[in-house]
Amino acid sequence: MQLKIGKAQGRDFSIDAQELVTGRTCIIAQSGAGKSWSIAVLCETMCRAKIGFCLIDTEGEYYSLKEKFPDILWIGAEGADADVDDISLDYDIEKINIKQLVSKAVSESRPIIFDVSEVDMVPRVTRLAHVLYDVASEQKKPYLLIVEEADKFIPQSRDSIKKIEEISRRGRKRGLGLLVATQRPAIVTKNVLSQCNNQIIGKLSIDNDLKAVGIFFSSKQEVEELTTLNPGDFFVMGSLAHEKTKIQFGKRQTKHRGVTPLLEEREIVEYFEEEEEEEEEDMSIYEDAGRITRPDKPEDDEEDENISKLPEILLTDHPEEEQEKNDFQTEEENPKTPGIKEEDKPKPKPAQKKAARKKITRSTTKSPEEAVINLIERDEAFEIAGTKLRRKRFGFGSGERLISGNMIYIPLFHVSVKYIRGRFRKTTQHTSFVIDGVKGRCVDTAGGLKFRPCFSDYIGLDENSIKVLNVMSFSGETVADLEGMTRLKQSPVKSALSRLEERKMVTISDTVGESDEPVYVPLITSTLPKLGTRQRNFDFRTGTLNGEKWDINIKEGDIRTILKALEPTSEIIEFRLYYYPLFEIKAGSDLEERTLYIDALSGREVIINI
Ligand SMILES: Nc1ncnc2c1ncn2[C@@H]1O[C@H](COP(=O)(O)OP(=O)(O)OP(=O)(O)O)[C@@H](O)[C@H]1O
Repeated sequence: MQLKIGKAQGRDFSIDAQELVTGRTCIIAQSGAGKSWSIAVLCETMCRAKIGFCLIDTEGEYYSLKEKFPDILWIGAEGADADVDDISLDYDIEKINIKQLVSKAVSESRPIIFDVSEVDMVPRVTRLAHVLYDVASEQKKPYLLIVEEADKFIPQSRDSIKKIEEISRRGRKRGLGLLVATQRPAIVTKNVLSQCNNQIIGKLSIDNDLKAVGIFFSSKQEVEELTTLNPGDFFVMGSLAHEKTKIQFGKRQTKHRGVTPLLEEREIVEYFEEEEEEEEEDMSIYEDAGRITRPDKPEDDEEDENISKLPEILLTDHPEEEQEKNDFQTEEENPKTPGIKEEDKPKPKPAQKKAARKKITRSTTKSPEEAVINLIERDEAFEIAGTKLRRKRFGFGSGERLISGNMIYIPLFHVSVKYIRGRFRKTTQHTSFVIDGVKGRCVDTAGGLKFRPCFSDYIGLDENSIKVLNVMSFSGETVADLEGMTRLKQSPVKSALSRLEERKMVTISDTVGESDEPVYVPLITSTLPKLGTRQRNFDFRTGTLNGEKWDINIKEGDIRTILKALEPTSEIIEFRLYYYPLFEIKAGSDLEERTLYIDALSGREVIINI
């Protein structure tokens, strides 16, 4: 029997029903890539073909299948259906005789939705796996166990439900097939993944996950293609199809409950006056304009090795290797500026650094706050950190080992701004960007957090001081130069300079002319970016923060003042706080201790300098 599940190159695409129901299949794709949708399509197709299955529903999102297929038995905790119209729970998970029910369902090929979204999942699923295995051994009828979010139940690093592993090895002979779905193949036990002779693989981006599915592809190029897939696009491989095929899963017959809540629609450009057009540059807020030319830290694109034993990682001495950047180290962000010798360049005074250090505090949250949900688990972060240490990139002596690893959240603000642009034809433009709430640096969230100085040096200054500081260069300017550059009058320039001098942000480096006009140079390294039109979305899945976090030092008013100095018409229309998870991994030897930060979504190392 063939089951039609979607389209490949415009044509209907079907898979082998026998292989799906009694074989071992994995569905792998990152969040939002269409796993739940695809599983629902498979379930709808099986319902139509009267094939029995039991779906472990961790999010309470599959009950809608009952809209069209009332035969399905929905088992869950009472209350799980509180906000569901027309569809009601069939059995209370706390009260059922699971053996009896499963036995009946298998014998009648009736589908079950085993909704564990409201209960302690692992014990329930362990019991279910035992019961299913026993029933299958007795009845030997084709029946499929579907495990959503398999990393919760059969993780690589912690205790995996052994019965599910057994089903993957010995279920087929009993007619009991297994379909496991995960967004994190790197952390699902290889005991099961290696048993999957069928694979349905969609979009992936995390390096470790791409590596984990590499075994199913014949070239690196094919694996790379996974990063470009759209939601609903999957490669179907193994015995399900004649050959590896890229497909788009078909439409659902029932409502999809796993939809992402959508942002409100916003108008992006409104035209004010239809007059002469002005040439506009599309400079992004991320494109630094002047003084600073610091390149991004190169990404660590070396291959990660697999390390199974942690944290016992010992290093040898490598004193010649680069020492890790110290926290609060601002000099190293200082680029080599053309036209000024390194030794002539004024250095920030230690007092400045001390002041900054005092501000950085952390606390443990008490009230519910919005936090991005981590994709990397602690053990995996340890593994990544261990690999880095083993490569001796941070070597500072033998006997170094991983000491601790905890999740810590960094506050990030998603800032949306509107402003008016154009001298003749005025248009309202929008731009949005992400800054960190500790120092006010611009943050790039794609593929692991990266920070740029951006607003950080300008926080807490008044508008005129910001204007003056922003136009200054290391070759130095007189008051008259600054008047011209900022279009401010002499007295506001002078008072701005004296405030900046007080804060040790500018200094006099020389004098010129007969009247010994002072020449001012900045003591900070970065200039502000230009306002652009690029919009940075912040579309991560969020939940409630629960753990340690850095305290917020940045206020909306600080950013508003800077934006006004950059562009007087600018207006902040959103200033939304999110907490972003990192793993703080401490490593050390008897002599020294150091901290590595691992992005809890991408698994990349983050140079945070807080
Ligand atoms: N085959 C498809 N056809 C049309 N839209 C799709 C398809 N697959 C996915 N989508 C769209 O992508 C969205 C995300 O899909 P889905 O909820 O299945 O992702 P997911 O991988 O299960 O994510 P998560 O792991 O976060 O639950 C859906 O709400 C739907 O809008």
